[in-house]
Amino acid sequence: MKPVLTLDNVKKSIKGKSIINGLSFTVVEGEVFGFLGPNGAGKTTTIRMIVGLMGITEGDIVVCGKSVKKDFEGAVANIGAIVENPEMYKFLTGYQNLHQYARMHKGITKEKIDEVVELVGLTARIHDKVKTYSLGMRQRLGLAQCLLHSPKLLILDEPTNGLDPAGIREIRDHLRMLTREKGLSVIVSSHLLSEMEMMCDRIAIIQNGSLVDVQQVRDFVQHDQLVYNFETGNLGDAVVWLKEEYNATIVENGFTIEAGKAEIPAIFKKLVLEGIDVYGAKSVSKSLEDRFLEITAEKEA
Ligand SMILES: Nc1ncnc2c1ncn2[C@@H]1O[C@H](COP(=O)(O)OP(=O)(O)OP(=O)(O)O)[C@@H](O)[C@H]1O
Repeated sequence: MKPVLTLDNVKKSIKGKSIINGLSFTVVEGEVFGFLGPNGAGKTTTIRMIVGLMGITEGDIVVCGKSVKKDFEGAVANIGAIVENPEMYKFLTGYQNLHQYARMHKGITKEKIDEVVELVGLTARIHDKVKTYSLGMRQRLGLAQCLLHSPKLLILDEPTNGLDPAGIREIRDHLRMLTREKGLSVIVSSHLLSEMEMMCDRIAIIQNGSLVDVQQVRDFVQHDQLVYNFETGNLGDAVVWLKEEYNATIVENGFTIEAGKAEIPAIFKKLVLEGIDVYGAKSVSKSLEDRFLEITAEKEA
């Protein structure tokens, strides 16, 4: 897989205070890379360094083979970014906005404008005024704008902010299509973990300016220890040993435990021996949110 972005031991200090402490990772062609971290972890600072809004104190960032430090213009030519809410002229049409943007940047043809409008699914409404657009349509227009100069890497900070579930799905589907069909790479930062789980191929977790973990989403959420939910009748005295031996959590219709698969038959047998009705048991894999909270809490401890 071709690397599109590489951070090599990147450090950032502001007024003598270390904010980013040697961050290294690579984003490859065609992947959606999620950037997660608690408030103040350093996500925005890192993104601002990648797009050149902030200087790099130490280390380097390379975009499509071009160093942000040595060849800033070459590097950022490959980036399309929505870092803050995209500013659009509301009294102009979507098309006029894109045309206005194209006039300020060299080499963007009318054909290119039509292509990106089609890509983000705004063809039917592109000649309507932006003030008549829904928030989701405005986000898609923002996406269209940052695709105009054919970037290889998209950087989106909270792209689904303020969108309803349908709008969120719309943006997610578009990002998937751009990566799968156009080979774009996307870095996305969001606090909506269920959203990140559905949207990303890989996730990096940063905390206190350092990389804590980077993995495929499926490896984050699949874990040897699964959470099992047992649906049972009255547990009676079994509550005691379930809590003592398995650290069970008693819920309305039974209990949940965290256990390895091999332990489950023994629990069934014991429940049956104790005369407890068992209606069913199912494993629920941990969500990205569970794993994120575990990982960041371990690190904090
Ligand atoms: N210009 C600045 N001057 C001083 N400190 C700063 C500056 N910019 C950021 N910081 C500090 O750097 C740390 C990282 O901030 P950053 O905004 O990158 O975090 P974040 O992960 O994006 O957080 P959030 O999820 O809250 O947006 C914070 O402690 C913040 O206070």
